[in-house]
Amino acid sequence: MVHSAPEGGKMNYYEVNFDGLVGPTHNYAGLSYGNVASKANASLFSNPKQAALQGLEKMRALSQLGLYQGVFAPNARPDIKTLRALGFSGSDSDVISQAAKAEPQLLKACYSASSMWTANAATISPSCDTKDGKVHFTPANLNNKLHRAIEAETTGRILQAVFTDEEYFAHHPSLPQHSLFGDEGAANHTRLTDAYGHSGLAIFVYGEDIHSHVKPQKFPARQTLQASQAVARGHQLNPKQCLYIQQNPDVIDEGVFHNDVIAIGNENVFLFHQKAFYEQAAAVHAIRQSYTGSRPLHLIEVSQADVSVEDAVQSYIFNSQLVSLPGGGMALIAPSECQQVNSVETYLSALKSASNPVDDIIYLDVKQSMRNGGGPACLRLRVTLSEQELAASNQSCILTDSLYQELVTWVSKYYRDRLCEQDLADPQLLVESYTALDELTKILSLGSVYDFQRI
Ligand SMILES: N=C(N)NCCC[C@H](NC(=O)CCC(=O)O)C(=O)O
Repeated sequence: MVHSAPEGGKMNYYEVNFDGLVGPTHNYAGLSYGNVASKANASLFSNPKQAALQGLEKMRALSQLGLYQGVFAPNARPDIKTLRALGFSGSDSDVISQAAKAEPQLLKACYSASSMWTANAATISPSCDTKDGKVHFTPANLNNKLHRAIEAETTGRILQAVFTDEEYFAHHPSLPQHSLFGDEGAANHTRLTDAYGHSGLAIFVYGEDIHSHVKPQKFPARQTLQASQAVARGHQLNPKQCLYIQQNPDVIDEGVFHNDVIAIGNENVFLFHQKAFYEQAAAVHAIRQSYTGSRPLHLIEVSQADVSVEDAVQSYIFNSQLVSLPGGGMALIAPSECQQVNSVETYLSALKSASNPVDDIIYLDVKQSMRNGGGPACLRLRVTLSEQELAASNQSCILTDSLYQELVTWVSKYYRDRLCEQDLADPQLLVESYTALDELTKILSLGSVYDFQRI
């Protein structure tokens, strides 16, 4: 895999995408009210093996573009600790069978592989934006959904096992588990900047300000202004370089449950839908005013006439990854569903030929994840790192050809190719999952990050 050589003497910065490895219990459980794909596909059989291989293929594709690619371990499921906290007892197998009979909904929540969507794992601020010059991490509390709120603790431990060096990395606890501080992490955070290593404008998009009446009527707003402000404070960001923008509550009601379903930014490019924000003209004006980079800012607004919100939600066009290529220019890594929605395909080919930094559109198949409402951008956590910070990170989590091969072999050995709700009652699934994950922590040199390894 080719990576660009550092330029003479200058410290290089990279955006490293840490993709969530899909866990062995990936299934469709209809757990996310407000996420239309999750509800629509609740009764489907899943294929965990295919899901994990699709994810690995995506990681390999990005690595082959010359980008640094990280691998982020999943949470361990089923979450026996939570089931025990909810009163189920006895052996692990007893806990599973009691929960399957009495509270199948809770069992499903504790079996979800939702930690794969690492855009929701944490908010990250690069060292060039923070007062103490360290990279700051706050795991998201994911307070709005039970199956996701139980991710925060283990995710925090994995972050600490990947970014261990205290000289470079500052880890915060997740925000208090209360709806006032509903935090969904990087999915609602965009950084606009001249170049990765320059300080940037941190745009925090929130669904709801707890003190305002402007809110969606049907579906929940998962990110609050109060949470975004708390994260920005903790990360020691310069208040002048933070912008808080409210998501349009009407589009949340159309299934846009995170900002990354309606907008995407990278360096000096921001691509967003005409209906993305509340009082959009003022929001766009504020972005333009607050951007301090010297390279021109490309604000690309996609009109409702070109791509309707409905088509955007169906295709997940805005859940593409926009990446800067080592040789210059940018590529949009789009889900292959975009090729099936006419308006979107037409728009993307026009975007590619128009005068802007987006030179290429690359379509990838992540269908197993898409059926639960997770596109390419949901599957990755962006971490901007200097060369030194990258060297100080856990190298076993950076994708190489041999790590890719090792993980494909590992998935092929342990993963099932079919799962449905009834299978969750099978105690053998727990054994398979924990055995696989125990081995994974060795492959990725993570130590004992899982509860089942710590008792
Ligand atoms: N847009 C971003 N960044 N992330 C997508 C997250 C999808 C996830 N789906 C789920 O959790 C569905 C699980 C289920 O129903 O089985 C969610 O709604 O939180």
